[in-house]
Amino acid sequence: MILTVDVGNTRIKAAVFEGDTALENFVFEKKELEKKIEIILKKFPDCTDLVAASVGQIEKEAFLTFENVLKIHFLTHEDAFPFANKYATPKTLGIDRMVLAAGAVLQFPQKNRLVIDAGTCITYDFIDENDNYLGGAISPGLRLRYESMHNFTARLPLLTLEAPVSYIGNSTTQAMHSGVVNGFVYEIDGFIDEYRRQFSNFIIILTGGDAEFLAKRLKNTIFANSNFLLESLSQTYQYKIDND
Ligand SMILES: Nc1ncnc2c1ncn2[C@@H]1O[C@H](COP(=O)(O)OP(=O)(O)O)[C@@H](O)[C@H]1O
Ligand SMILES: CC(C)(COP(=O)(O)O)[C@@H](O)C(=O)NCCC(=O)O
Ligand SMILES: [K+]
Repeated sequence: MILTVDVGNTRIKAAVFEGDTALENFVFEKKELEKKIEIILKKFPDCTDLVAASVGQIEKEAFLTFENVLKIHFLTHEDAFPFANKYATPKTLGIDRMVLAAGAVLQFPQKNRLVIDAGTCITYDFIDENDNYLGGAISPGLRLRYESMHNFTARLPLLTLEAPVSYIGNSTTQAMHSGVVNGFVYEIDGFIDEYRRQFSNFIIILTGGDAEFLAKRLKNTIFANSNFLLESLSQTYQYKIDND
């Protein structure tokens, strides 16, 4: 049994895996890390390994208190990944994006793949059928759009996500919901259309905290898999063990 931990910029997601099956999922804040892991391990005492990837402000040291009960693996760029990294700055590529790309390659062999992770930021990652990681895009996520409009203006309120009533927002709040949500949806559909012009065939994986909200609003039909990063962590770890 392995415990996978994904430290994002907004929150931490974790899951216990038995083979390929996620037995239970957990979501918590950075400050709760130690306490939550203790609770998870009490509930799943058969966990033997912990595999973590972090793009947030949590480093390997945070997990070392559990070293005497679990084998800890904190993924880094030095690990084995099942693709050729063609990013011009491979060392600055987010470890979460590397794990997503690894999961896409391992779950969908010999296909062009586009991974869209709608988290704090939206990340787009393209891995071609020859397993070359080509790159993609980074843009502000849904909540970040609401927060940055509030933080960088004098008059815009801080709103929480709401589906807009119409494209033509008839009030400040409706205009903001229209701008954030419709802008978000148009951006993603626009990126997908652009990739289609370049690659006739590819599969799309949509994940992240806003994936489900998004999936039903896109012109392109895509199924959301909110668990894709955690699944990919488990598979990347297995790949590392097999290739060590
Ligand atoms: N309880 C929640 N707390 C924070 N964000 C949430 C919550 N539920 C849904 N979200 C949405 O999830 C997005 C963050 O996604 P997530 O995948 O958790 O980010 P990250 O992996 O970067 O930490 C935000 O844009 C927000 O709209
Ligand atoms: C782009 C990100 C901030 C996304 O983080 P997230 O939204 O998953 O919290 C993260 O992948 C990151 O810090 N990347 C480093 C830059 C890069 O990937 O090129
Ligand atoms: K992301």
